[in-house]
Amino acid sequence: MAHIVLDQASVELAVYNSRGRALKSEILRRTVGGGLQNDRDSSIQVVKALNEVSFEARDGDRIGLIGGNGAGKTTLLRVLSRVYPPTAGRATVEGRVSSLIDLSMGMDTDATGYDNIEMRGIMLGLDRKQAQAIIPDIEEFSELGEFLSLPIRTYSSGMMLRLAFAVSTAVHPDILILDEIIGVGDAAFAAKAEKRLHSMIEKASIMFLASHDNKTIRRFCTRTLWMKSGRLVMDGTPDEVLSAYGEDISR
Ligand SMILES: Nc1ncnc2c1ncn2[C@@H]1O[C@H](COP(=O)(O)OP(=O)(O)OP(=O)(O)O)[C@@H](O)[C@H]1O
Repeated sequence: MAHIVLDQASVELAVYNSRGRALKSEILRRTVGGGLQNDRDSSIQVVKALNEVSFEARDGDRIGLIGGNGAGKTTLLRVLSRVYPPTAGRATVEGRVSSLIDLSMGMDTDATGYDNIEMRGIMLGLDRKQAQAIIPDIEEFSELGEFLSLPIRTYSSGMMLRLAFAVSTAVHPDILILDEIIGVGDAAFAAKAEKRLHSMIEKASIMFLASHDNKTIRRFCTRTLWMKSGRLVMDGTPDEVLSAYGEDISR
């Protein structure tokens, strides 16, 4: 049903034009986790946010991603979400992907809540009819009532998040991509959101979850990948990988 193969996949991201910026360049070199390097003509500074990463994921895999700030976790999730194509190597992602990393991506602030449900639904891989069919579920879950008929620029940030979360979780994917398990909205809504997320995790064939919290990784994952400076340094069970990572950061 779902299958992922990364073969020596790399992603290089341009940071800025570096000519005459020696101090900034040195500061960046020291602070970014990804390997910072110059391209061939030395005019553009690039970060190798992902560096020759290879692995395979199959049905049933619940994969945790760990690593320090700037290690490449979000970049890897964006490759799996088909937001970034690899700049070298290959990434094959088979199955419908739903990513909760860029929740409001593709939403138009001048359009109404209803129009945004349809647009975002289509972005998540539905056709127009299927996108319209998820509306009753979103009306009920988001509790936004009459606001759904108004442009979303009139929403508070909490209301916006409710809508974005409701739409992104209305479609059951084969591959589910998460960056931390975040609380959404006030306490009552957060409890409802957590329940909906857990059911989504159970139903997905493959799940990826980037987290800095060991407890979360142990609770939801059966396998863990440790990223460092854009490279995959270890792939194993949560216990063995978290223990090696713990030793590495305490050194
Ligand atoms: N849009 C971008 N443009 C340029 N460089 C970027 C961009 N996004 C990320 N990077 C760089 O790529 C590297 C990997 O970043 P990434 O966000 O994937 O790390 P991360 O492991 O998710 O970190 P964190 O735990 O802090 O979220 C970093 O060096 C970062 O500075």
